[in-house]
Amino acid sequence: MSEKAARQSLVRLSRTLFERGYSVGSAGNISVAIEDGLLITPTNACLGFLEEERICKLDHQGRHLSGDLPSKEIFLHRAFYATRPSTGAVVHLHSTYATVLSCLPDIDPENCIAPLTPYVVMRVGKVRLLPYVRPGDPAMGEMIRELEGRHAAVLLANHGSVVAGKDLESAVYAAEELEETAKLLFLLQDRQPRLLTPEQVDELVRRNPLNARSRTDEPRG
Ligand SMILES: O=C(CO)COP(=O)(O)O
Ligand SMILES: [Zn+2]
Repeated sequence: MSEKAARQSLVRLSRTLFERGYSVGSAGNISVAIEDGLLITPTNACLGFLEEERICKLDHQGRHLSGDLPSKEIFLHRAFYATRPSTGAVVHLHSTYATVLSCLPDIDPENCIAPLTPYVVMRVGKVRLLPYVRPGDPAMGEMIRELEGRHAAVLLANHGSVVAGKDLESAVYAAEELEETAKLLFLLQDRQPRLLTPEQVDELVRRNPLNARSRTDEPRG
């Protein structure tokens, strides 16, 4: 994808996320890999009103090339690209239900989105909960690097979700799927829902190459 096309997609997909309530105010940030570096939403920008020419461009070393200053979560984004070579885009949102789950004290930090439906297994994989640090703390990048690329998606405690995908569309779809599943889990929380069995999860993982590395390393159960 050309840089021009990447800028256009970033503006268009960010706007649809904002318009559908996946982000409010200036919350959230999105990056996309391009040939000579990275495009990332500027800090304090509203995802609903990005301007193509103001999107921040960084080189492969993280040096600022053009546009506004990068999102303060640049450490987190760069950690995904560094540890998961298949990453073409990263989406961070404060979407409502993912954030609700991230605030609950009793969720399993190793597997905080239960395998409720096939699509969350296929698109998102096993989700880790990372401990709270303040937004923009470089420690977040370190925590993601420590996962060594095993997870395409994480929840940040009391904060929101981060999802990496092979391209911008995949990362956005996965972020939407994660949010939808968090909503279903919240709605079902007192009902002890039937989850997919380990065999059903394995079948989906085997047939679906998306995020294959994370699933092979840490099959869901
Ligand atoms: O979500 C955010 C911080 O976690 C938004 O930060 P930025 O405006 O710097 O991208
Ligand atoms: Zn945030």
